[in-house]
Amino acid sequence: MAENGDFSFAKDGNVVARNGLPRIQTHGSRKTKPENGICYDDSAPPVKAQTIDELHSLQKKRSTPTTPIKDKDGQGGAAFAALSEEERHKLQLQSISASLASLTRETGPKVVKGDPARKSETPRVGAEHHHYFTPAISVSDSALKFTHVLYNLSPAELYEQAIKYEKGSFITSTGALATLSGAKTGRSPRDKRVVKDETTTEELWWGKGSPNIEMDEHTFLVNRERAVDYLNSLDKVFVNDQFLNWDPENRIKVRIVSARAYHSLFMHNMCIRPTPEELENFGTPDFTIYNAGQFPCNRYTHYMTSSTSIDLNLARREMVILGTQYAGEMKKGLFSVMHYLMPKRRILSLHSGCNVGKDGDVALFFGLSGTGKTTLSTDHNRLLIGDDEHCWSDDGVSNIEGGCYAKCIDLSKDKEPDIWNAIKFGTVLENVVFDEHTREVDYSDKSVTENTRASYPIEYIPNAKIPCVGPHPKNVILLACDAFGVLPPVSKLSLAQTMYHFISGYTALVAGTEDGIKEPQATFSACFGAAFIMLHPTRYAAMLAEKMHTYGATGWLVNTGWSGGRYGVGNRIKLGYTRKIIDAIHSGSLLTAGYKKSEVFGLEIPAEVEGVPSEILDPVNTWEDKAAYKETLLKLAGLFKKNFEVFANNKIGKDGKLTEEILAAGPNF
Ligand SMILES: Nc1ncnc2c1ncn2[C@@H]1O[C@H](COP(=O)(O)OP(=O)(O)O)[C@@H](O)[C@H]1O
Ligand SMILES: C=C(OP(=O)(O)O)C(=O)O
Ligand SMILES: [Ca+2]
Ligand SMILES: [Mn+2]
Repeated sequence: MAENGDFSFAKDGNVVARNGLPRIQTHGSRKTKPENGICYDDSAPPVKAQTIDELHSLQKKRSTPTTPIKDKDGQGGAAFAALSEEERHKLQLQSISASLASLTRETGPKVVKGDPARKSETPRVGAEHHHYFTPAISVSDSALKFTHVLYNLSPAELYEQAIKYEKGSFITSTGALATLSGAKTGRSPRDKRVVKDETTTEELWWGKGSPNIEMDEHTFLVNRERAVDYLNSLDKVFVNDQFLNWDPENRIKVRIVSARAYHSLFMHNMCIRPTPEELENFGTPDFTIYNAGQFPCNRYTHYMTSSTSIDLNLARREMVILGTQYAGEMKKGLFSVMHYLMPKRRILSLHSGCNVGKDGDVALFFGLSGTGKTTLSTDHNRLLIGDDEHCWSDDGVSNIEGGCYAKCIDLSKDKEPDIWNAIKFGTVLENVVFDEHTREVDYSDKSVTENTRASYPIEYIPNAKIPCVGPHPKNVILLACDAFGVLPPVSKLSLAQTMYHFISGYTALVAGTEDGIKEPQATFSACFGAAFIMLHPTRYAAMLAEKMHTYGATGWLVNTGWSGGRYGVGNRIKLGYTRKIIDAIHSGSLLTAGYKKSEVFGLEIPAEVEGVPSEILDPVNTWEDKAAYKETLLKLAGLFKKNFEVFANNKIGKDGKLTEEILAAGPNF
């Protein structure tokens, strides 16, 4: 029997496995026998729960009670202070219900706080102690259901929501939340619309070259209704109430209503996070985004040319997103709003990174996407103020955001350690590829897109300057990734040259990265951010010129692109060299270097930069084929000239002299 059976019997009658191990003893044979003969595992004190449900209820404690809002003198400090907690919650829900209100039905939806999956939180009619807001009359089916609001959830809660409900959400080996943004993996500037009304007709930049493609108020409302109805049809929506701009005098309150935990976590990271006290007193937002990105716009709707639409209504202070889930659309949409609101207050909004040295020397890094704003402003030797969006007021600079959004294609720990280390719990990792088992990210993998991104709160960078403000800039660095390989790695600019290059906003990237040599694509984007500016470029340029002049800032042009030939022949300038160049700008040593003027562009090229081989400083030295160099140089100069034609008739600033100087500061050939 022992031959083919699994068990055999030992002499004492206990069953033993075939390998001879004794069966696990369930009666206390070694320890003292309990009197009643019942077995118990007494190695640790017993749990203080009688049932599983009770045990689970012990796991979570209520969040710290909302701070009693009182001034030092015990008086109510803010408008809401006199209200009870109960009343504040009711007002908060009322405000969210108003945000989500249809404009064609009489009332907003019934909103309730909490996850619908947690049954105990679903209010029954007549329930007493739940915080929810019910409109007076139910006139439609949509008014009969509750819209659950997940309000300013924490990153941990958003992780759980994403992983449970959103396909393509995973935790990577370093704790980041990997997500997919769907069909769109970058912005859709051609689908951006701005409501043209009496005011904006006058104020905004329209027509050729402008990013503002018109739509009328009525069409905006059609899309708004579409987004709001979509959001209200869902079981739950995410609402973020946050701030923009670290300058306390010019802070903007924003509300983002979205359908995905990924979007909520992204904005949690990118906007400024309110303290619990600030949230209690949030009140009515200054601007609201309705992100219904999974739902397309209707192409029969007037002005729609695709199923994607990003609609900005400045009068209503609202933005609607349909047909794209790319999260960058929200942050850059709000940036456009700041490009409208801030200049009205004589504050210059800047598409730039910003950091500050130990001596308080601030540098701005302007540049189009992929030219190095995030990489170069994140500098271990300096404090990071921000990587992408700033304001320059009479008081100095302030970051608009509370987080960074780094490109992570080919990210390396050696070259960009601070960004590498910021990719941890709380960070959103968009469209990256990872090992299905170890969850280690392969940053070189472009299978989903080349535009892989990491979004993290700014305090994930160890030397972040918080609050993210600083004094007036000393250096204004214009970054151009020149895939033609003819711009010098660094040149010092006069004020007029700075304005010329600022208005031009040049970069050249390579269109397709696949097979063989492709022609570099020159891009000119006014103010290094034409997709986001709302007023005519010369308005921003005039403000920049005035500020640089007043505070004595120096302009620099830094080529983070090719050297030794164009794309396909030469190579991208080593990041290590660019960092040395930037170091020399910060330290002031480049200001006193010897210079020579380059041909055609008339750029001042330094003879030496510490840590950089001198022969690469003048690109002509690095090209084997000198004729090809000259030809390429002239070609690029021609592109600059042609691009600038549209600006030739615009006066910059009050006196005409600067305009003339700027026109003369372009290439001469
Ligand atoms: N010489 C260089 N200077 C700056 N960035 C470089 C250089 N060489 C390669 N890179 C890479 O180029 C990319 C710059 O992107 P990023 O800093 O995110 O641009 P932006 O913030 O302006 O959109 C990074 O992936 C960086 O590693
Ligand atoms: C988020 C963006 O900014 P940048 O590439 O400049 O970092 C973007 O352009 O979509
Ligand atoms: Ca002030
Ligand atoms: Mn960036």
